[in-house]
Amino acid sequence: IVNGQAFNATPAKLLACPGAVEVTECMTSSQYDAVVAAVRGKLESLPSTCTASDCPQADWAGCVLRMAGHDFMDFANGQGGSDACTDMEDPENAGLPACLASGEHGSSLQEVYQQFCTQVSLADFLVIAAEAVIASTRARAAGTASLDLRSIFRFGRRTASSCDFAVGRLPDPERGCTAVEETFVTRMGLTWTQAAALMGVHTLGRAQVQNSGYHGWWSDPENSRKFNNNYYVSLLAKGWLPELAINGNSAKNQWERSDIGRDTSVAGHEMMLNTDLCLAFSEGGGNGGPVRAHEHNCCAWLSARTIDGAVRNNGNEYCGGNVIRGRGDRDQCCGRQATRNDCGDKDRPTGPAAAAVLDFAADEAAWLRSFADAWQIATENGHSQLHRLGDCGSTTETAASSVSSISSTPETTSSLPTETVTSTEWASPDSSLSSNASSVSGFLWSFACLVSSIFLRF
Ligand code: HEM
Repeated sequence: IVNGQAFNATPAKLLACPGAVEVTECMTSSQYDAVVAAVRGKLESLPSTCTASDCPQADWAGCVLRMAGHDFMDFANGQGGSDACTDMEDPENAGLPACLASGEHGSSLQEVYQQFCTQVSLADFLVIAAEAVIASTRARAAGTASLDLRSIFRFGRRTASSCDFAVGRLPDPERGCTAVEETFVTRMGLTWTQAAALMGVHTLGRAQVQNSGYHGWWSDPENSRKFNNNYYVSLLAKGWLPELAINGNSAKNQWERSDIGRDTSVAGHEMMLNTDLCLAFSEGGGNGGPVRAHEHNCCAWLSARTIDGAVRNNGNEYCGGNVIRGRGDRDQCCGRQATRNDCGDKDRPTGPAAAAVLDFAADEAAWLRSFADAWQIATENGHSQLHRLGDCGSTTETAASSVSSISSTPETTSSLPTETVTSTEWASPDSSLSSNASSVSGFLWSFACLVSSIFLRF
């Protein structure tokens, strides 16, 4: 039970807020920044320790981002998307109530949401919260390429209190690229390149048996709290073998690191799901197609010359050691005892998004550009009336599911608002139930909206 609600209730029920708005009426850049700062404050106040078994900031950031991803992955035929409604009984959502409300490492989004919930819809809030953890963990990554999700953010998502249609829509990792295609390409309208770009979020956080039944980090623990392209670098510059029946459960199969650099005492248990590895690897023959651990007993590895960009971005480490071109490279990547079967051609990966994975591992800026495209489509699918920050009072109509390009203009100032938003419209609806913090932020919010609407008018 969380906030008097069953653990599997929808996010809108788990995150209690008297007077919560269903739709955000107005949001300026500084208001967006206020939400981001509050979420970042929560994340960055957690211990910054990171060991092979414990990394609180990675867990919290991962949970918040997974929440947003699982919210938009239920989009189909104009229904669902980023509406703050998910089927919380789906085992793929296990663990999410922690960072939402009950507390992950003692911290939850609930306290932040309560400061803004009478002005910002939960549907918008969960997207901004995810963008906040991306911004914080990107800053930690110290990469030179920039990612500016604020400049493309649009508010106006409507929170849904029920979504029975979402049942069974989350992709099952066991199904590999069949599930990726179904969810991202067919339902959400992404290209394979954009699907692969979105999957790079798995650099953050990890899988835990008590949640999903899977186990391990996609990157080493230190990288798992940095929003960088290490997911692609790991996928290509390390070797992978099937790991069947995780924790004795034959329905849960994944890939585990197999090369000579594997050291669980330092890097924890490094793994990939079928839905990750299949992007780059497929195996020919009778059982062909993108790889699945329980069907393809093969080693996923590539020759050093095929992945020189990934190796360069891996501190010149290839399968845990020096670059070997020629004999011995397979043993270095797969181990001597491994099956002699390779997951496809070591010089020519043929997974459905292989070219994108190679590109993203070599060029972080290319990944971030595709990621921003994919993120905007994913978070806007299903919403037809969205507004740029500061565009309060005018409506920007979009065919949300067919957004294909992104404007880099931070705020729309060319279209004047058709109505003025007054401060009374922004008063906290029930001050006896709201916290002091929420009243203060409500007042500041109202003031900012008033100033913004006056500014836009003149
Ligand atoms: C085919 C699509 C996907 C599949 C099959 C998948 C599957 C999974 C699984 C099994 C876990 C482990 C959860 C746990 O044990 O706690 C996980 C974690 C995670 N997923 Fe995905 N995922 C997919 C797409 C996405 C997307 C689109 C996002 C966000 C944009 C996302 C974000 C995350 C994050 C950040 C974690 C780490 C969670 C944590 O540390 O608590 N995933 N995913």
